[in-house]
Amino acid sequence: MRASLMQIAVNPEESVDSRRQRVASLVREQSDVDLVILPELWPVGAFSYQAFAEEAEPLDGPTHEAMAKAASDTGVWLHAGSIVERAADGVLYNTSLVYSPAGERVTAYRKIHRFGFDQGEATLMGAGTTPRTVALPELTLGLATCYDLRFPELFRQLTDAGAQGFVVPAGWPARRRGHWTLLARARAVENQAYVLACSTTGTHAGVEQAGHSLVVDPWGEVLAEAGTAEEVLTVELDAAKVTATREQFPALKDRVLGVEPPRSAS
Ligand SMILES: NC(=O)CCC(=O)C(=O)O
Repeated sequence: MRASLMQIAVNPEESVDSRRQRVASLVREQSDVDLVILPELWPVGAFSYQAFAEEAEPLDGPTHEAMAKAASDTGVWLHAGSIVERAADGVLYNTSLVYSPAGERVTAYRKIHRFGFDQGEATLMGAGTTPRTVALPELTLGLATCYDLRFPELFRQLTDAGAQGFVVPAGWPARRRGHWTLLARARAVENQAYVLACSTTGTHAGVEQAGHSLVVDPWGEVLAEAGTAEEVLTVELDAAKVTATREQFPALKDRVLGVEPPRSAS
Protein backbone atom coordinates (compact mmCIF):
# COMPACT_ATOMS: atom_id res chain seq x y z
CA MET A 1 0.00 0.00 0.00
CA ARG A 2 1.06 3.59 -0.55
CA ALA A 3 0.99 6.14 2.24
CA SER A 4 1.54 9.90 2.21
CA LEU A 5 2.64 11.80 5.30
CA MET A 6 1.74 15.48 5.04
CA GLN A 7 4.11 17.68 7.00
CA ILE A 8 1.97 20.75 7.65
CA ALA A 9 3.28 24.23 8.51
CA VAL A 10 1.58 25.75 11.54
CA ASN A 11 2.27 29.48 11.70
CA PRO A 12 0.32 32.27 13.43
CA GLU A 13 -0.31 34.21 10.19
CA GLU A 14 -2.82 31.56 9.10
CA SER A 15 -6.13 31.20 10.95
CA VAL A 16 -7.32 27.83 12.18
CA ASP A 17 -10.21 27.94 9.74
CA SER A 18 -8.02 28.79 6.74
CA ARG A 19 -5.60 26.02 7.64
CA ARG A 20 -8.46 23.55 7.97
CA GLN A 21 -9.67 24.36 4.45
CA ARG A 22 -6.14 24.39 3.02
CA VAL A 23 -5.26 21.01 4.55
CA ALA A 24 -8.53 19.50 3.29
CA SER A 25 -7.53 20.64 -0.24
CA LEU A 26 -4.06 19.14 0.19
CA VAL A 27 -5.59 15.81 1.23
CA ARG A 28 -7.72 15.86 -1.94
CA GLU A 29 -4.52 15.98 -4.03
CA GLN A 30 -3.53 12.54 -2.67
CA SER A 31 -5.98 10.41 -4.64
CA ASP A 32 -3.19 8.10 -5.88
CA VAL A 33 -2.35 6.70 -2.41
CA ASP A 34 -4.20 4.43 0.03
CA LEU A 35 -3.47 6.23 3.29
CA VAL A 36 -2.89 9.90 4.16
CA ILE A 37 -1.46 10.99 7.52
CA LEU A 38 -1.54 14.44 9.16
CA PRO A 39 0.35 15.72 12.24
CA GLU A 40 -0.65 16.34 15.86
CA LEU A 41 -2.96 19.31 16.62
CA TRP A 42 -2.30 20.89 13.21
CA PRO A 43 -5.47 23.06 13.36
CA VAL A 44 -4.36 24.98 16.48
CA GLY A 45 -0.68 24.05 17.07
CA ALA A 46 0.56 21.62 19.72
CA PHE A 47 2.15 24.40 21.80
CA SER A 48 -0.64 27.01 21.41
CA TYR A 49 -1.86 26.25 24.92
CA GLN A 50 -3.63 29.61 25.31
CA ALA A 51 -5.87 28.75 22.33
CA PHE A 52 -6.79 25.20 23.35
CA ALA A 53 -10.03 26.09 25.16
CA GLU A 54 -11.20 28.48 22.42
CA GLU A 55 -10.43 26.10 19.56
CA ALA A 56 -11.63 22.93 21.31
CA GLU A 57 -14.29 21.08 19.34
CA PRO A 58 -16.52 18.06 19.83
CA LEU A 59 -15.66 14.86 17.98
CA ASP A 60 -18.22 15.80 15.33
CA GLY A 61 -16.97 19.39 15.06
CA PRO A 62 -15.54 21.38 12.12
CA THR A 63 -12.33 19.38 11.72
CA HIS A 64 -14.32 16.15 11.64
CA GLU A 65 -16.66 17.63 9.01
CA ALA A 66 -13.76 18.77 6.82
CA MET A 67 -11.72 15.57 7.21
CA ALA A 68 -14.59 13.11 6.74
CA LYS A 69 -15.45 14.86 3.49
CA ALA A 70 -11.83 15.04 2.36
CA ALA A 71 -11.42 11.29 2.99
CA SER A 72 -14.57 10.35 1.07
CA ASP A 73 -13.95 12.82 -1.77
CA THR A 74 -10.45 11.39 -2.19
CA GLY A 75 -11.28 7.74 -1.49
CA VAL A 76 -8.40 7.27 0.98
CA TRP A 77 -7.91 6.09 4.53
CA LEU A 78 -7.15 9.27 6.45
CA HIS A 79 -5.37 9.55 9.77
CA ALA A 80 -6.37 13.17 10.29
CA GLY A 81 -3.80 13.90 12.99
CA SER A 82 -5.28 15.18 16.22
CA ILE A 83 -7.65 17.88 17.46
CA VAL A 84 -8.35 19.48 20.82
CA GLU A 85 -11.47 17.49 21.64
CA ARG A 86 -13.99 18.87 24.11
CA ALA A 87 -15.77 15.87 25.59
CA ALA A 88 -19.40 15.99 26.73
CA ASP A 89 -18.26 16.56 30.34
CA GLY A 90 -16.14 19.56 29.27
CA VAL A 91 -12.74 17.84 29.63
CA LEU A 92 -10.26 18.50 26.78
CA TYR A 93 -8.33 15.67 25.11
CA ASN A 94 -5.66 15.48 22.42
CA THR A 95 -7.59 13.15 20.13
CA SER A 96 -6.51 11.55 16.85
CA LEU A 97 -9.16 10.78 14.25
CA VAL A 98 -9.06 8.04 11.60
CA TYR A 99 -11.43 7.89 8.61
CA SER A 100 -12.25 5.17 6.11
CA PRO A 101 -12.36 5.91 2.36
CA ALA A 102 -16.15 6.20 2.79
CA GLY A 103 -15.60 9.11 5.19
CA GLU A 104 -16.64 7.20 8.31
CA ARG A 105 -14.69 7.87 11.47
CA VAL A 106 -13.46 4.39 12.37
CA THR A 107 -11.63 5.26 15.58
CA ALA A 108 -10.57 8.11 17.85
CA TYR A 109 -7.47 7.82 20.04
CA ARG A 110 -7.02 10.07 23.07
CA LYS A 111 -3.30 10.68 23.70
CA ILE A 112 -2.25 8.75 26.78
CA HIS A 113 1.00 10.51 27.75
CA ARG A 114 0.43 14.27 28.03
CA PHE A 115 3.38 16.57 27.47
CA GLY A 116 4.43 19.48 29.67
CA PHE A 117 5.23 18.03 33.11
CA ASP A 118 3.38 20.48 35.40
CA GLN A 119 2.17 22.87 32.69
CA GLY A 120 0.65 23.04 29.19
CA GLU A 121 -1.01 19.96 27.82
CA ALA A 122 -0.38 18.03 31.04
CA THR A 123 -2.55 20.43 33.03
CA LEU A 124 -5.05 21.54 30.35
CA MET A 125 -6.04 18.12 29.02
CA GLY A 126 -7.26 14.81 30.29
CA ALA A 127 -5.27 11.64 29.65
CA GLY A 128 -6.54 8.92 27.36
CA THR A 129 -6.69 5.45 28.81
CA THR A 130 -7.26 3.20 25.80
CA PRO A 131 -4.60 2.20 23.24
CA ARG A 132 -6.05 1.78 19.76
CA THR A 133 -5.25 -0.21 16.64
CA VAL A 134 -6.86 0.08 13.20
CA ALA A 135 -6.88 -2.89 10.83
CA LEU A 136 -6.56 -1.52 7.29
CA PRO A 137 -6.99 -4.08 4.51
CA GLU A 138 -3.20 -4.27 3.97
CA LEU A 139 -1.69 -3.44 7.37
CA THR A 140 -2.72 -3.19 11.02
CA LEU A 141 -1.68 0.14 12.53
CA GLY A 142 -1.16 1.06 16.18
CA LEU A 143 -1.88 4.66 17.16
CA ALA A 144 0.32 6.90 19.29
CA THR A 145 0.76 10.68 19.53
CA CYS A 146 4.00 12.69 19.84
CA TYR A 147 5.22 12.40 23.48
CA ASP A 148 3.86 8.81 23.50
CA LEU A 149 6.94 8.02 21.37
CA ARG A 150 9.03 8.13 24.56
CA PHE A 151 7.08 5.29 26.17
CA PRO A 152 8.08 1.94 24.65
CA GLU A 153 5.61 -0.05 26.74
CA LEU A 154 2.69 1.50 24.79
CA PHE A 155 4.23 0.37 21.49
CA ARG A 156 4.84 -3.13 22.82
CA GLN A 157 1.22 -3.30 23.93
CA LEU A 158 0.14 -2.25 20.41
CA THR A 159 2.45 -4.86 18.90
CA ASP A 160 0.88 -7.51 21.11
CA ALA A 161 -2.50 -6.33 19.81
CA GLY A 162 -1.37 -7.02 16.22
CA ALA A 163 0.18 -3.73 15.09
CA GLN A 164 2.51 -4.06 12.09
CA GLY A 165 3.10 -0.32 11.89
CA PHE A 166 2.65 2.73 14.10
CA VAL A 167 1.26 6.11 13.13
CA VAL A 168 2.72 8.89 15.26
CA PRO A 169 1.38 12.38 14.54
CA ALA A 170 3.46 14.97 16.35
CA GLY A 171 4.19 18.63 16.99
CA TRP A 172 7.83 17.94 17.87
CA PRO A 173 10.09 20.90 18.73
CA ALA A 174 13.22 21.52 16.65
CA ARG A 175 15.43 21.63 19.73
CA ARG A 176 14.82 17.92 20.41
CA ARG A 177 14.93 16.74 16.80
CA GLY A 178 17.69 14.24 17.59
CA HIS A 179 15.37 12.44 20.02
CA TRP A 180 12.56 12.36 17.44
CA THR A 181 14.58 10.49 14.82
CA LEU A 182 16.28 8.23 17.33
CA LEU A 183 13.06 7.25 19.11
CA ALA A 184 11.20 6.64 15.83
CA ARG A 185 13.93 4.24 14.74
CA ALA A 186 14.08 2.59 18.17
CA ARG A 187 10.32 1.89 18.20
CA ALA A 188 10.64 0.38 14.70
CA VAL A 189 13.62 -1.83 15.56
CA GLU A 190 12.35 -3.11 18.90
CA ASN A 191 8.89 -3.96 17.52
CA GLN A 192 9.98 -4.91 14.01
CA ALA A 193 7.28 -2.67 12.61
CA TYR A 194 6.92 0.40 10.38
CA VAL A 195 6.92 3.80 12.06
CA LEU A 196 5.10 6.60 10.22
CA ALA A 197 6.06 9.70 12.17
CA CYS A 198 4.44 12.91 10.90
CA SER A 199 5.32 16.24 12.52
CA THR A 200 4.35 19.84 11.97
CA THR A 201 6.80 22.45 10.74
CA GLY A 202 6.90 26.25 11.05
CA THR A 203 6.89 28.16 14.35
CA HIS A 204 3.87 28.67 16.60
CA ALA A 205 3.64 29.97 20.17
CA GLY A 206 7.35 30.73 19.87
CA VAL A 207 8.25 27.05 19.44
CA GLU A 208 10.09 26.15 16.26
CA GLN A 209 8.87 22.79 15.01
CA ALA A 210 11.24 20.04 13.92
CA GLY A 211 9.63 18.98 10.66
CA HIS A 212 11.74 15.98 9.62
CA SER A 213 8.76 13.65 9.40
CA LEU A 214 10.02 10.19 8.64
CA VAL A 215 9.08 6.65 7.72
CA VAL A 216 11.11 3.82 9.21
CA ASP A 217 10.90 0.21 8.03
CA PRO A 218 10.73 -2.87 10.32
CA TRP A 219 14.55 -3.22 10.18
CA GLY A 220 15.02 0.36 11.38
CA GLU A 221 16.05 1.81 8.02
CA VAL A 222 14.74 5.29 7.22
CA LEU A 223 12.73 4.95 3.99
CA ALA A 224 12.02 8.67 3.65
CA GLU A 225 12.64 11.80 5.68
CA ALA A 226 11.36 15.34 5.17
CA GLY A 227 13.31 18.53 5.67
CA THR A 228 11.90 21.57 7.42
CA ALA A 229 9.58 22.84 4.67
CA GLU A 230 5.96 21.86 4.27
CA GLU A 231 6.12 18.68 2.20
CA VAL A 232 4.56 15.32 1.41
CA LEU A 233 6.46 12.05 1.89
CA THR A 234 5.05 9.14 -0.11
CA VAL A 235 6.21 5.60 0.65
CA GLU A 236 5.33 2.00 -0.15
CA LEU A 237 4.43 -0.22 2.83
CA ASP A 238 4.29 -4.00 2.71
CA ALA A 239 2.99 -6.26 5.49
CA ALA A 240 5.14 -9.08 4.06
CA LYS A 241 8.22 -7.07 5.05
CA VAL A 242 7.04 -7.06 8.67
CA THR A 243 6.42 -10.80 8.60
CA ALA A 244 9.77 -11.52 6.95
CA THR A 245 11.67 -9.34 9.46
CA ARG A 246 9.96 -11.04 12.40
CA GLU A 247 10.65 -14.50 10.96
CA GLN A 248 14.26 -13.92 9.93
CA PHE A 249 15.27 -12.25 13.21
CA PRO A 250 12.69 -13.58 15.69
CA ALA A 251 13.64 -11.43 18.69
CA LEU A 252 10.01 -10.79 19.63
CA LYS A 253 9.67 -14.52 20.32
CA ASP A 254 12.54 -14.34 22.84
CA ARG A 255 10.74 -12.05 25.24
CA VAL A 256 10.85 -13.22 28.84
CA LEU A 257 7.75 -12.10 30.68
CA GLY A 258 7.08 -12.17 34.39
CA VAL A 259 10.67 -12.01 35.66
CA GLU A 260 11.18 -11.22 39.32
CA PRO A 261 11.51 -7.58 40.45
CA PRO A 262 15.13 -6.31 40.67
CA ARG A 263 16.90 -7.05 43.95
CA SER A 264 18.84 -4.24 45.56
CA ALA A 265 22.36 -4.95 46.84
CA SER A 266 22.16 -2.31 49.58
N1 LIG B 1 3.50 17.63 21.71
C1 LIG B 1 4.32 16.82 22.34
O1 LIG B 1 3.93 15.76 22.80
C2 LIG B 1 5.74 17.29 22.47
C3 LIG B 1 6.67 16.18 22.91
C4 LIG B 1 8.07 16.68 23.10
O2 LIG B 1 8.37 17.84 22.91
C5 LIG B 1 9.09 15.72 23.53
O3 LIG B 1 8.76 14.56 23.82
O4 LIG B 1 10.27 16.12 23.56
